[in-house]
Amino acid sequence: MATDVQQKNRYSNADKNSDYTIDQAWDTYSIAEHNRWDRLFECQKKVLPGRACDAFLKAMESLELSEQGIPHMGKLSDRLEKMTGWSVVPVADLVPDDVFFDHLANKRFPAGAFIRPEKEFEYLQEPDVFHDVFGHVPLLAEPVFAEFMEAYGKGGQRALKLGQLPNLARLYWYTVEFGLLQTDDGLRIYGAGIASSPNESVFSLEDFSPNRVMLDLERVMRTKYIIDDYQQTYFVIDSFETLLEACYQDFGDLYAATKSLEAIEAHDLIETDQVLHRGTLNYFKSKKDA
Ligand SMILES: C[C@H](O)[C@H](O)C1=Nc2c(nc(N)[nH]c2=O)NC1
Ligand SMILES: [Fe+3]
Repeated sequence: MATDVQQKNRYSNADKNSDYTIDQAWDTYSIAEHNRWDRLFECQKKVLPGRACDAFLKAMESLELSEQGIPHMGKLSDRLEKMTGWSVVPVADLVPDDVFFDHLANKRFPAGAFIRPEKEFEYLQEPDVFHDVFGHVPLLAEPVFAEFMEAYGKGGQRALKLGQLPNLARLYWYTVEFGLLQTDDGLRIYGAGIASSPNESVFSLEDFSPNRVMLDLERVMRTKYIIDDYQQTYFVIDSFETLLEACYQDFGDLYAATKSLEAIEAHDLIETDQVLHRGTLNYFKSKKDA
């Protein structure tokens, strides 16, 4: 997910194609960079069983993400294309919104080629190869979710024309990045921002601080979000089908409705919420007082 803080990385000066894609130059990754991927992967391999949704865990295997070192995006795309027709294209860093939506609308996921520096092992703000490939790619192997991402890309292009990007960015944030799924065995993670973060994988499901609320499109499009810490509210869907169906309605009325209504604070609950867990917000209060 884009934030305006963009540190330079070793790909930042790479030759860019008109669609901002670059050569991943896979053979230029150092042992240290591959080793950093492996340690991040080991962390998530321990924390995600019983926490990530089945589709995510299944795709980690079928996409052979467990192989040693940073994946070669070309070889990974060969496997993914056979499943849902999607591919993973290397980019140096954040791409402009219109470019991002165009890639998604054409079933290409732009993935940052750089891996986070050691000092940001636990947490970094902009999307690196671990966040983008480990966090986002598995669910692109799930046909319904993959169709949703394509629809989101097309919806994004329309939203840009209508000047409604903030609303759609909120939908992306609270689903693709920080979404939870309700299953018969309880809540499970599908958001890439959570699935690629060892600590938020636990916090999002087990901490008493955050709210957990059933997703409502209009409500989410009015809700502000936190970019530099854990989420204060997590939105829950009951199936990827629900998410996809929701996106096949005309967003025009939604945009009109949200335009006249004030934004909702990230930690607030509203009377129409279907609340699964009313958060204590203690984590955030403690941060504020700190
Ligand atoms: C548009 C979308 O909501 C968001 O602003 C963007 N995300 C990304 C982006 N670029 C990259 N590489 N990765 C993202 O996640 N550009 C824009
Ligand atoms: Fe992301």
